[in-house]
Parts: sequence; C-alpha cells; structure tokens
Amino acid sequence: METLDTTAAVLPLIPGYATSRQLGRGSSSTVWLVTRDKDGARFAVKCFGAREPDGPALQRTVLDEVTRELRLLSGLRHEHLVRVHELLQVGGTPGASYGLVMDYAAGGSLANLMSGRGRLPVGETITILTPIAQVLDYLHGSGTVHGDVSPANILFTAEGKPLLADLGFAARVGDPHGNADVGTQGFLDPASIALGEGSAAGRELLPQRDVYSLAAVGWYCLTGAVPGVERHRPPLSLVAPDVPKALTAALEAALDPDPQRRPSAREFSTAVFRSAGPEALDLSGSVHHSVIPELLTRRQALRRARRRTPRWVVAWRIALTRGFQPKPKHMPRSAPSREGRGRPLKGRPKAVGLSLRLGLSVAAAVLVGAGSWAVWQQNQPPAPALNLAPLEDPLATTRKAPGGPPSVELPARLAQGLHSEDPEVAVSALAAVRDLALGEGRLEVLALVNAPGSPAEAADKEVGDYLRESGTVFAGLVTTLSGVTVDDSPQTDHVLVSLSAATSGYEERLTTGAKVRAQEPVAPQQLRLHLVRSAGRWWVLEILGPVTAD
Ligand SMILES: Nc1ncnc2c1ncn2[C@@H]1O[C@H](COP(=O)(O)OP(=O)(O)OP(=O)(O)O)[C@@H](O)[C@H]1O
Repeated sequence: METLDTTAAVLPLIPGYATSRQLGRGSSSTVWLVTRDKDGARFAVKCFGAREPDGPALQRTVLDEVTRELRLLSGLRHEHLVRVHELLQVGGTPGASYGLVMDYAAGGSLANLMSGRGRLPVGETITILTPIAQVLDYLHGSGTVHGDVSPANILFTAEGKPLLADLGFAARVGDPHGNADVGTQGFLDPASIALGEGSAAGRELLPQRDVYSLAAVGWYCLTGAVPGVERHRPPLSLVAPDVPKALTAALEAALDPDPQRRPSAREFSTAVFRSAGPEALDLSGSVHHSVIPELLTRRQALRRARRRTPRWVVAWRIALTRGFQPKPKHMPRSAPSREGRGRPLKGRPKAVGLSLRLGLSVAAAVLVGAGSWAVWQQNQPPAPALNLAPLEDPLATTRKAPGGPPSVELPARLAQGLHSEDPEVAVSALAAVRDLALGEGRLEVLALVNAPGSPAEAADKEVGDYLRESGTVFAGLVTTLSGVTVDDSPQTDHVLVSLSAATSGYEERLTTGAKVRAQEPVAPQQLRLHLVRSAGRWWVLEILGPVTAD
C-alpha cells in the first residue's frame, strides 16, 4: 500500500488548484495530488525545492532546472510519457517555489508496486517493459536520453498503463548537462560510471545507458533484486527458473557490460514483446486506498475478466506487430553508433508465435485502410448461395416495438437516405452510416448497412471485431463516392451499383482520444456494390471489383 510521511510536509498553495495529498517524494521535489478549481480535473504537481532552505541563488537554480525539464518535455509527446501541462509559482511551504503540473498517474509507481509484491510474474513484467522500451526508442529517436530509468520513475494509470516520468536527469545526446554518474543506485549503468570518471566524453549520456537501466528494472521485477555488476550476477535462469529463455537472453544482452554490444531500445522492446504474452497488472495492493475503486486492474475485476489483456496492450501489440519486418537472412550487423543502435540481440529470434500471427492477420485487415471499401472487398469470404429471409430494419423495428431491442439513433438526413427507393441515393447513405460506425465506434449501426448473413457483413465483422478488441475508432474516416450509376437489372429487388470510392485519411484513436496511428488517404477505387432490397430499403450484400474487359 502506498504510504507516505505526509505529516512532515506542509501543503503547498497552488493558485487555481486545491491540494489533496502527497503522492511521492524525490531527491529534489515533493509531488502532490491536486484538483483544478475550474473543472475538477485531477493532476499531479511536482514542487521543487521544498526540502531546501530558501534563497535567491537557490531559487535561480531551481528555476533553471525546472525550465530545463519543462523545455525537454514540452517538445515530446508519447502515449507512455507523463505529459506536463504548465509551470506555476507555488507558496505555503518554505522553498517550494515552482511546481510542474503533470498528468496524474493514479496507479502509483513501480517502486510502490514492488514494495508490496516483492516479485512480478513474467506477463506483468512484459506489460511494463515493452511500452517503456517503446517510449525510450521514441526519446532516443528525438535525440533525448532519459538518464534515470528506475522503478520510482515508472508510473501507472488507473488502467495499469505504464508511463515514464521524471526527465529531471534527461539530456539531449551530447548535452554538457548530461551527467553520467547520477541516477538511481542499482539501475545505473556501471559502464557509464566508469567512463564518467575523469573523462569528458564519459559525461555524455548515451541511449545505451537507458537500455541497461530498463533491463535492470526487468531483472528487479522478476527477481526482487537489482542485477549488480556482471561478475557478481547469478544467471537469471537460476534465480528465476520460470523466465522464458528468450526473455533471459533479451535482458542479458541489454545488461552487457559493453554499451556498444547492447540492443537499441527498439530491438529490446521487440525482443521482450516476442518472448511471452503480456498480462494485466494487479495494482490493487499498492495504491492509496482512495484509488482502489477506480482501478480497472483490481483483483476482483481481474478474476472476473480472467486476466483479459487490456485494450491499450492490444493496441501496442498490434502496433508492434505491424512494425515487425523480418530481417533478410544475411543482413549485415548494424555498426555501433552514438545514436544508440547497438548490435542486434544475440541468439536466434523466437519463431513468430500464435498471438503474433493472429495479430498479423488482424493487422492485414487494418493495415492498408480497413475503412476503405476496396480493402473490404478483398476481405470478403466467397459469396454463399444467397437465400435471404425477409430482413427486419432495426430503425423500423424500434419504432414498431417499444421495449424491443435498443433504439438505433441516426441523423435524420442519413435515416432518410437509407429509406430512399433510389439505390443511387441509398448507397451514399449506406457509405456515410458505415463511416459513422467505424469513425465513432458505433459498431451497432453496421447492422443497418450490411444484409445479415452476407459476405459484406462478414467482412465488416472482422473490422468491427478489431476495433472492439483494440478499443479504437477510425476518427475522421470519410468515404466519398463519385460516378454512381445503377446497372440495369432484371430483378427489382437486386441491383449492381458501379461507383468510384475514395477514402479520406483518418487517425486510429483509442476511445480516450490518444492517437495510435495515422492512415493515409486511399485513392479512388472502381467498385460495384451488389445491393438487395428488403424491409422497404436497400442493404449491401457484396462488394465486387470493377467489370473487366475480357
Ligand atoms: N504524475 C504523477 N502521478 C502520480 N505520482 C507521481 C507523479 N509524478 C511523481 N509521482 C510520485 O512522486 C515520486 C517522486 O517523483 P519524481 O521521481 O518525479 O521526483 P524527483 O524529485 O524527480 O525524484 P528523483 O530526483 O529522486 O528521481 C514518484 O516516485 C511517484 O511515486
């Protein structure tokens, strides 16, 4: 359970916010939970200098440090990096001169979690290491080194999503502020301490140092102890025999005494991700009692959900799967460089596992714009012999039968379009309703677009299942139809509509609004849609390619 000596701290006065309780303490700051007066939103405020005597010189140093951290953080944005909102002057406690307002991580820190749990199972360790390695890859790619990756600086949201915090020791690669021998004991790269002694080059922070520290965090999670220097370190397989070989190999490669032999953060994240399946974190024993009700990862919920993979894990699993490109067999080994590209991991990579293959097949559906009707066409199963029963229109059903299935609400313009007798008008409404379903996550309205049991329904079900599982929507998806013509048909209740369908660019977003990826627009595709008329309106039965001249 999170415990703090709050009696020793005086509540800071933060203009525009009400202070509730202390969240934690670092070497240079105390961190407080606050509520914003204007809207009740909660934030964490990191107050600097609270434990130092006041004085103008100190105030200047504190301000320099805080503005440096703010400058570094304000240019950086990543789903797994704590966001900083503003810098404020605070009062009420001696020396508490400035405060950084940040996102509040309700799940507490990994340090708190470990103090209650002692060790973590492999799956939970993977849930922590993979996204933190991803955010390090992002930082390194933008020329920044964190400098103090440690359990106190890995925080969790209420959903158990890991966040990297505290860029107080961070530096741009080559920055003279870089300080190789500061950080947290046990997680600090021994090689950079050795380099730092008396060497100007050694003061420079290198990305490989973060990789070492994160691997040390992984070792700590699995064993409850820090790895120590190589000559005193027992083999991981002895201390934690249940750890899969691939994870042991990834950790050992990242703890290599020679920084140049370590994997890059990206290589490390891929190797860890491939080594075993992630599991939802159980934070219920480590957080402040007031947080328990909002924890989505609490024990009971976990039992009920049978340790279901959280949505954001599914999202990064798919993102990683997409990024995975098998290397050509004889690709030359990457030369060590200062940008942090160490050598690839030693040992053979594990064969692509079932979850990856599943991920790949889902990714195949979403890779090239699952919103596009052209992709939809490729995903359709072969058309079955069609013998459709008369359909029930969910729009009409709810009007007819109060107390029946839940009402399907649509903007009047779309509802009218769907009921148009003219297939040219109806097809535009069908496209717009489909955009609404995928763009806003209102997947139930897909039932208004596709005829039940049809190939079109089966194809959209795949996209819908993907969105449901990953908890995402295709925000901003717009399908534009042009050149719509209705082919002559001998049957009055079946038509083929030829058209050109273009799909706008859109962003795949989590329901929290966080962006997962951006999709480029898809150029216009010539298609024919087979529509069927039933229950007084048109439905999509099948998507066909254009007529070919053969
Ligand atoms: N955004 C946050 N939400 C919730 N708790 C937080 C947040 N930021 C920090 N904390 C808590 O406060 C503790 C100290 O924060 P932090 O490590 O950023 O301070 P620091 O002074 O930079 O520490 P040090 O210099 O020792 O690394 C964290 O370990 C965590 O328990």
